[in-house]
Amino acid sequence: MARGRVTRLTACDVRFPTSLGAHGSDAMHTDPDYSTAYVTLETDAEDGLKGYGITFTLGKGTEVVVCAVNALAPHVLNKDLGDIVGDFRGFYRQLTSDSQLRWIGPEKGVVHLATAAILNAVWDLWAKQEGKDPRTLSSCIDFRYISDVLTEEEACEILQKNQAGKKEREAQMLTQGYPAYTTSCAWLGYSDDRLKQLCTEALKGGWTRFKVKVGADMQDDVRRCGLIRDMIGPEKTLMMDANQRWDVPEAVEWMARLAEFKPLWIEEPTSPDDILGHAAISRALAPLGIGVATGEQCHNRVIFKQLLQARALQFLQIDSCRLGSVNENLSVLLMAKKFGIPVCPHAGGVGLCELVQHLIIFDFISVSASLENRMCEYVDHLHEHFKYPVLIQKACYLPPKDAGYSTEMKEESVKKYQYPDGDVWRKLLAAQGK
Ligand SMILES: C[C@H](O)[C@@H](O)CC(=O)C(=O)O
Ligand SMILES: [Mg+2]
Repeated sequence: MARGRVTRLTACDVRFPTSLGAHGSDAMHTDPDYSTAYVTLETDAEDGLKGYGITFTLGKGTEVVVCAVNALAPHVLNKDLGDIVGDFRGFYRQLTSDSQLRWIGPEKGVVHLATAAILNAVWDLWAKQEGKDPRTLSSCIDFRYISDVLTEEEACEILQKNQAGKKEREAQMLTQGYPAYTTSCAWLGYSDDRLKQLCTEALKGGWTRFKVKVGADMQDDVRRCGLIRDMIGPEKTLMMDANQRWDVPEAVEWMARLAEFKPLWIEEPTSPDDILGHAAISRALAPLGIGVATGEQCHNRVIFKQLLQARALQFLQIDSCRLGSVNENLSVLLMAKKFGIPVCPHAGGVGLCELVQHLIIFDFISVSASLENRMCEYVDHLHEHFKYPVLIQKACYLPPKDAGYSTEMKEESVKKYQYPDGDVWRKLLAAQGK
């Protein structure tokens, strides 16, 4: 039984100055400061448990998301956790249907990132209190707008069917972990020397799958992709990420030129909203053996539904903080299963690896039951700020063993990196004369 009435919600603006080292840089986000709107939920349950929720943002955007979290807070405050999760679908709908806030969404942008932060905290708290079965899980999904491709009965059927073999898959995860790829070697702002050094270290560490940022300058891309392909050899897997830089024809031409480096996929080749554009790029690149991957900027389950219907992607990238938490991610995992498309989550940023590992390991155990063409992104930044950081072994995620959603940050990190009053920012802002 979920227990306690939510008595307090706090939202902190926590930013890490990653732009100083060009970490996280790509063709569109040249100076990202990895940041989070960090939500804490407290209850009167007197069990010492709190719920922690994050959503991933960049720098200045964080203050806007924190503001949206505070605007949504009245929907959570003074509610019993039991009532929230007892009708989680209803609660999800209430949160996403606030009749004044909905106008600045609906179910997308800042207001949806804020929804994710709050719901991630609810899931963290609930997960610390009790386990879940297939019926409970499907009752958390809002099927509105997707029932034409996935009904509640079908969702339950998929989950029920995969009860068989679940124990073996759990054991497999515990011993081998979930396969990962690294993006940490080849951010766009890194020099060639840095790229080489990081790539050498990653190869030594057993990494076999690499992602490189592309899209700003063709000659640079040819040089950097050649460099990385030479270093990793012909057998290892290479992915490319353009972060929405191109128009549709430009994406096709650019990738035709980079095809010699044998990328498995091109990620976000164009606007994340252009479903038919993605479909056209998919068709054009199929003969070159290059798939299209997207999802880290997909607003919601509706966009994923249409990407799947239009056969616009070959690799689907859920994001634990852009969609409406576990509730909406579950619906996308189940739709992907129905369409036979592998899910390879987005997991850069702050804490995305910590959260999404739960979703993708769950996907293997209970939804897809397959590792074919599947892997989860890993970036080697900022894990030290989490109380339960991810564990990587031989380029695989080992399943988290602590109860909850691995969302809790270390108190001292939140204090130090809180914007603008944390020590780190006070010093940085003073040095910039602000
Ligand atoms: C701005 C972020 O670092 C972005 O480049 C991350 C991304 O696209 C990825 O990890 O994939
Ligand atoms: Mg990306």
